[in-house]
Amino acid sequence: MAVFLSTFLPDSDASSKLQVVDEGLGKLSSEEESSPYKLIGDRDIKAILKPRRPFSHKGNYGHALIIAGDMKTMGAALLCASGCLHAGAGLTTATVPESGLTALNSALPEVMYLDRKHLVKIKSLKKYDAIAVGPGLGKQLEAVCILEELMVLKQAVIADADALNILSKREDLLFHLAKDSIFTPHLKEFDILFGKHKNWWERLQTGRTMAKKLGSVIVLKNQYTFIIDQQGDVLINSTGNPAMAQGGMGDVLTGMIAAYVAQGYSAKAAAILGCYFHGKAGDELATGRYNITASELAAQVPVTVKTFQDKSGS
Ligand SMILES: NC(=O)C1=CN([C@@H]2O[C@H](COP(=O)(O)OP(=O)(O)OC[C@H]3O[C@@H](n4cnc5c(N)ncnc54)[C@H](O)[C@@H]3O)[C@@H](O)[C@H]2O)[C@@H](O)CC1
Ligand SMILES: Nc1ncnc2c1ncn2[C@@H]1O[C@H](COP(=O)(O)OP(=O)(O)O)[C@@H](O)[C@H]1O
Repeated sequence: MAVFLSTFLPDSDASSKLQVVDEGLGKLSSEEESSPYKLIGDRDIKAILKPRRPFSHKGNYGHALIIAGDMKTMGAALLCASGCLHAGAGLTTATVPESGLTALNSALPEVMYLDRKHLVKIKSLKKYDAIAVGPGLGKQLEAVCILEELMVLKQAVIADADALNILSKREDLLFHLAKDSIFTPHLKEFDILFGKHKNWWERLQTGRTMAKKLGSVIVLKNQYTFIIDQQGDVLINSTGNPAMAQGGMGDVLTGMIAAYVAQGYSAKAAAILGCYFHGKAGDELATGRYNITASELAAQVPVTVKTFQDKSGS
């Protein structure tokens, strides 16, 4: 039986009721009768997920840099770094305000620290395999300067939260970030970035246009998260549940996506794995739980991935 796009939208419109969603990512959108809307299935994840090899070491799983946190939102940086750590990056470095250093070392001793002053030394950033920017970063001058530096770096980034708010006012930066960057807005951030929308159908059409224009991946977060790739295809993630509706959940997702980019996955594959396992960890924890905290979710991720790997034989 055909599944229609309207099933995955919180509001109603005439167009999405007519749009068929393909099950799985198998069909190329160029194929006849294929839909640009595709539902991610377990088989797709199995095909993407790589095993951790015997004799491998931290150097094989990439080094991620997390640029996040401010005086009052250090938690966002910790949650993002925790997501990155738990999704398996070989090394994670966080650049946070100096006042947050003790918190970082106490909460996440595995994570290294980079002084914000070093962010202006572009060469020193080249060694990172993934750079995530934005959670709890604030919108003040320092944060704007950081984004300007990243534009010059010409390395793809994962942009979330305050980075998106800054980019909404700086088209020059938005359109000059490297291709294959990943933008992870929730509904409100999406509308701040790309303009107000009447409904979700319209939002998806804008997302498809912008992802193509930017040559980047847009992760439009909601109960069903839409991963819009560089070709304008919309991949629908169906894991996750309302127990996850708590502050910090998106910060963990950003860190997870950074971990997958660091491990060598493409921007699209990293976004798919991040959203899928983020939601699945939430589903596992929500059995018998009313709500889940973001810290708990991050800690669940290695268990979730291993359980999936064992069950699917991937
Ligand atoms: N422990 C921490 O330090 C935390 C820091 N955070 C950071 O704090 C900064 C600001 O976060 P705020 O929560 O103030 O701002 P947001 O822009 O995330 O949210 C502002 C308001 O927008 C609305 N909204 C958000 N998502 C929505 C959705 N999907 N549908 C409809 N309405 C929605 C809600 O009313 C919300 O209160 C961000 O940089 C964020 O990363 C938050 O992640 C929460 C935890
Ligand atoms: N009802 C829900 N069902 C599934 N996932 C949810 C639900 N509520 C929130 N989430 C997930 O939690 C995350 C929230 O992200 P975001 O709004 O950016 O949070 P924050 O800014 O507080 O970190 C997204 O990945 C979203 O998909």
